Amino acid sequence: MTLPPFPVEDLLIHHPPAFEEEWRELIRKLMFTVVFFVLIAPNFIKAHYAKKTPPKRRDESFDDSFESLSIGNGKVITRTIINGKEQKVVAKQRKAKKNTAAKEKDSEEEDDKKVVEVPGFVFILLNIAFIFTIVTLILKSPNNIDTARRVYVAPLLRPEETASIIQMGHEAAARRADRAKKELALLKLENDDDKNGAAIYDLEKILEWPEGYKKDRHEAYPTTDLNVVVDFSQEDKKFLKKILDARLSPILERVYGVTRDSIRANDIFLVRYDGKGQNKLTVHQDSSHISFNVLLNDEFEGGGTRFHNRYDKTHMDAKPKVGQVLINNAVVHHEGLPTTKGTRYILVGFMNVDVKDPWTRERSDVSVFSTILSIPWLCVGLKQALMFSRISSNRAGNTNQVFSKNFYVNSMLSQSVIRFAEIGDASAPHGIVNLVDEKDTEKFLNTLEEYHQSHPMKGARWYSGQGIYTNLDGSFKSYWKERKQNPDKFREDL
Ligand SMILES: O=C(O)CCC(=O)C(=O)O
Ligand SMILES: [Fe+2]
Repeated sequence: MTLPPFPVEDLLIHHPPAFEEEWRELIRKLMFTVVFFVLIAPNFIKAHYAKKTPPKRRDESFDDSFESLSIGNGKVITRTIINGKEQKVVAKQRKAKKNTAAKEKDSEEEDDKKVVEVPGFVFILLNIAFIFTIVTLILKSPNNIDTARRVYVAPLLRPEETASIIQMGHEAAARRADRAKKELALLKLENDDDKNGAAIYDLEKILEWPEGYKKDRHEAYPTTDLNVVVDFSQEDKKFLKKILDARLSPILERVYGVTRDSIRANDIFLVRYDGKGQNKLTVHQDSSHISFNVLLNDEFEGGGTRFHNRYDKTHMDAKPKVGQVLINNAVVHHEGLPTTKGTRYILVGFMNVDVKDPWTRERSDVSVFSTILSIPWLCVGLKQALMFSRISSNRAGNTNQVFSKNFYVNSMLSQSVIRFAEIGDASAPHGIVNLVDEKDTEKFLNTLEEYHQSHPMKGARWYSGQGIYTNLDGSFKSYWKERKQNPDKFREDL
């Protein structure tokens, strides 16, 4: 895998690992570990025990022995005792000599074999040490240390851009409210509550304060929000995409060591917290690999994002400046702290790293260390497997069954998700890391933009991959009816 150059490396005050070199180093260490534990250590142990074990004394009464007696005419009579029974063989002298030599050799080799007696527990310990070393090397690799539990802070938007995005949200909410009012009026005219009751309930929900915003997305942890793909205008999405391509793609590449063409947003949404409405989000982890969260304004009190460690129960709060983005591995437990006064706006994105492109099914260049050997991403994979397992269990006879309906398989998967998350929390240092000095914000953004203009590159998939589940074979299923109703909204080429 080759990552493109990061044009603002010299503006970083914290340098994430140089992944390609780190991975080569890790492969070298893993190879040395295998050679050491499979070839070197067992031979040392044998040599050690060979010295310690005294040569075995032969049992005189029940042992194989032989003696030769020359009887002239170039012939020899050989008397052999095998397990106490005497056998006599008459043979030509030369042959007999050969027989004698061969038997002496056999008997020496047998002695050698018998001499090295290594107690069984030594090899058990060796195997445990082998597995422990491999696991420790992987756990302490950059994907499980630097990128797993750290929250990175970087500049992303200029103040006027943050204000524009809030305005785009207001306009999108007003469009939704208008539509909802019209549809509601038509449904009410029909005067058929049995048929239209559910639809009327949904439309009235849209018209509740704050008007036009969604209040019931993200089932378990609903936020008051708008989805960029379906609710923003194509023009606004074009504006946003340019920023994300030029600025966020390279930051994500640099921090997570994955190329931008493997990154796919499965949701990008504008969230609002109001002192007198939905003002917080309780502790959760996101359903993706990587999350970003940009603060769009500061006319509020309270707020901020709290990140938790499940293992030692500590936490830390991120209070970014307007326009700064927080990026973190989605598996880190976090919450939106209560906004006590005013309105707090943030733009949030959930992103996946696809090992296979869901459309072409081609393998992306993602290193195995950033996928199954990275605990946070392994957790996401296990969660996905669990979800498939449950989907399969729900629909009897489902031909797409990926995992088992079996209760034990489901329990094992859900336990693994929890335990791996705890191992991740226990093994990696947590922290909030500022990537760029505030005074260099303009320079950082300008340089990224200039580089993007002079080296145009396809960005990540910001819109086309939203609202889908990828299957283990790389194919995908959609879970948003909007995808089918408005395929145009999911286009990347705006
Ligand atoms: O309010 C915040 O800063 C957290 C938002 C969040 O975690 C989410 O929307 O998933
Ligand atoms: Fe979240």
